Amino acid sequence: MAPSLEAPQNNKQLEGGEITTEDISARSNGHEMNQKKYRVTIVGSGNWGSVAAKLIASNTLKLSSFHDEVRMWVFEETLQTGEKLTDIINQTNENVKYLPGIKLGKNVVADPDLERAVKDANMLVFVTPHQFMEGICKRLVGKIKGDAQAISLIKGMEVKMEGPRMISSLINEQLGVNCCVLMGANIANEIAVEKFSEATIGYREDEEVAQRWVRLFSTPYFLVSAVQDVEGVELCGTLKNVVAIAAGFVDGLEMGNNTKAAIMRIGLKEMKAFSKLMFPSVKDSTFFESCGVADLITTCLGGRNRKVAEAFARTGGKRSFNELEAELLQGQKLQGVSTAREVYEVLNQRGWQELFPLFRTVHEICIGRLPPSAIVQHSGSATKFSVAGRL
Ligand SMILES: NC(=O)c1ccc[n+]([C@@H]2O[C@H](COP(=O)([O-])OP(=O)(O)OC[C@H]3O[C@@H](n4cnc5c(N)ncnc54)[C@H](O)[C@@H]3O)[C@@H](O)[C@H]2O)c1
Ligand SMILES: O=P(O)(O)OC[C@H](O)CO
Repeated sequence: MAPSLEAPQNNKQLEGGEITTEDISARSNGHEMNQKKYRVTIVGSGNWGSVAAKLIASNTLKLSSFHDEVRMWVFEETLQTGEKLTDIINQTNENVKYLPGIKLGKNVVADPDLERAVKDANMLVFVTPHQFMEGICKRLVGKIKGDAQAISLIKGMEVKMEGPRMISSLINEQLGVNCCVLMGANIANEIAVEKFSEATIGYREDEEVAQRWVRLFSTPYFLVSAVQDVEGVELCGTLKNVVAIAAGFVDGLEMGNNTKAAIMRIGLKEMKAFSKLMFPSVKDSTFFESCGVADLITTCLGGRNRKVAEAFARTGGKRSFNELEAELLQGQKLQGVSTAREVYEVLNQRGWQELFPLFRTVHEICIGRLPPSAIVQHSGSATKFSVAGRL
């Protein structure tokens, strides 16, 4: 049973320099203590989910419009010691499996019961590997509060016969909640030790809600800005994982920095072209935010997708991604291989195969149809014919 945290006497600051409409109305009515307070639940507790918990928990303690307690749903696991992961997190304040050595904040409460974890929350943060979200949403239908707002930190999409659907749309359509996204150059382990980075929130219409999310996540070492382009931000975060796989192949083949830079450039062009074909409303400027070029760079230099793809290329494709993922990531999950397959399905469905040689080739290498070296031969046609560049 997950413990419950009583909020201590509230002497938190009203939100300092960034006064919200909610604060102004509370102050002018002379009852600051009666302003609406938001309750946050994080759905997910992997590497990034745990860092998100740390960021948020440090802010809910400080900001008057949030309850102190941050509930974190944990996909329950039994550790090698025989103990439950949830119990250990609550005893030690540390996610010993996915973020060892980092204190999350005493106001983080791990909860293995999904329905109980979300039932009182009006700010829901979704941060699981994307392949689990359909099942999670099914379990949550009718279980969340009517006034809930959501944000997705999940880099991925799903593809069905009817076509592709972004994870924020899945959440929005299945649960009937407005869903923003947060993406950026955010390797979780670096943010966990408070190294400076930036992130981008994408929102649809309600800027006030977006600014509430900005306040919930921002710290002096984690600078967050908001742009009105949900699809652009989410597609940047999603598609960069495919380019990261390509960058890993280049590293595994020891092709050097120029080749890797070329792959990143071609990848960025395909990301932009694909995003705009899917959603013509996507803004060019989004690709210059943290979620765009910055995330592409960090993921191609230091991400998990790159790391496992490098190992795959070094074995000449003889060991599977599943095997390498299990060996190298200890329970953490890759998004790039499944996203490459999902993008490939979209290319097939829409007849776009010729337009995206890099995306297409990444998938064909992942499934063993082509050798890792094909990444340069095939993606090179993007330079030769400048296909994605014409879009
Ligand atoms: N780790 C990063 O640096 C980072 C940074 C930015 C964004 N992201 C994105 O955040 C999302 C979550 O990644 P992460 O790094 O927090 O997770 P992770 O890869 O570290 O961990 C995997 C998680 O999946 C859970 N899980 C395993 N089986 C499950 C099941 N059947 N149902 C539900 N959950 C299950 C595990 O308990 C664990 O919490 C991904 O979309 C990822 O791309 C990750
Ligand atoms: O480790 P990766 O490859 O999943 O990338 C992590 C983050 O998405 C980088 O922003």
